[in-house]
Amino acid sequence: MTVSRLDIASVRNIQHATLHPAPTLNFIYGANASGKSALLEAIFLLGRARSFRSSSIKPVIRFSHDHLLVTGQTVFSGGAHQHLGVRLDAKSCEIRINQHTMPNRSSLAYALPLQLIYPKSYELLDSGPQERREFLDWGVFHHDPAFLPAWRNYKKALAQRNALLKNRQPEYLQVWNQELSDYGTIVTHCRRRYLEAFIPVFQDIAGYMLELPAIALSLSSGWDATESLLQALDADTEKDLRYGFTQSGPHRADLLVTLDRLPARDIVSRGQLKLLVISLKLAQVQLLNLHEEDTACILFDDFAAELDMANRAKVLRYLDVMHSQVFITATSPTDFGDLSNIHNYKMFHVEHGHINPVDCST
Ligand SMILES: Nc1ncnc2c1ncn2[C@@H]1O[C@H](COP(=O)(O)OP(=O)(O)OP(=O)(O)O)[C@@H](O)[C@H]1O
Repeated sequence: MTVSRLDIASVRNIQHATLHPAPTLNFIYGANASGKSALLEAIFLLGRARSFRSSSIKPVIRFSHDHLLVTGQTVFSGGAHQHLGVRLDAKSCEIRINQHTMPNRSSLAYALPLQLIYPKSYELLDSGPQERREFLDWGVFHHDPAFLPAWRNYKKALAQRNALLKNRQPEYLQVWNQELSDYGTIVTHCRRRYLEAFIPVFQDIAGYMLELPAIALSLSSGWDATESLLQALDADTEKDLRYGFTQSGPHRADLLVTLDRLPARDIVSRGQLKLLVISLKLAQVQLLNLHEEDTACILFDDFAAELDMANRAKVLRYLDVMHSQVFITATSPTDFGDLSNIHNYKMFHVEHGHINPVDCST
């Protein structure tokens, strides 16, 4: 899946822009505050109908405008086209795929899978388990159609059980324990199956990116794995009533990243940590490439930050052979390094919210 045309209106400092990106690498450069991240944000809006920088949409809409609009055409590997559109204002969100209004964001996420790598991504291993669960679940969502309905039902059941715990109504807990256990077990199976497929792909990329002994990945399921989820929920009843929320289950799961049985974050350097996160993110896209005809589009913001030239070249070589569409930003074209061996790329210059193609033929 590649974006062949993009129309942006009123996203941050981009008033209007039309882009015809390359199906391969797209290099975007411009001074600080020129609008490079705003461009990636617009593409992200087209695939998720939300921003990756602001939790509310208001700051994303151009000052003194009341809505933003991003539309685009994507092309499947077989040549078929798809039209996507997202219109957002402070109160509403309208999503259209091929002229049909869609009721939820997940249809958009399937229509345009996006993998985002930006400065905050490098906090993946330092931050709490929620970020790692979200990382893992992005892959599970695209890998296994059983995941999303089970996860939605699980979260509904969890909200019901937590409400009972808060209201101290233990007599109804049993029903919700069963629901949680049924859906939670499916969610965990999906995650485990995904991780099994993911690990060899990740090892391959990490072996290329990092000069480190093998990095191990494992899933901590979110409850004592020696018992079933139902047993854990039953056993936790008293504790859960005391705290007023459910303490065991896949909503507490974590992806463990270890090196020689120690948390990788305690061992690796900043640069290695960055390459490790990049390897995890690219492995998800690579796995999608292996199983789906149409792959994800990669948004890579602030490419040069904290990576030396040799590592940038290494990452770029990998991106070049991935057969994915990539949008990659930096403040200067020289930050991308030597592009003489990279073919069929496009370059864009961003200045005060204006996006102009750069002729790289000479
Ligand atoms: N709602 C808005 N309306 C208009 N302009 C905005 C709005 N929100 C942010 N801006 C401005 O848009 C500009 C683009 O910011 P953006 O973060 O995209 O820049 P950037 O090129 O990625 O910069 P950097 O290299 O510093 O990360 C900034 O000048 C910012 O102040």
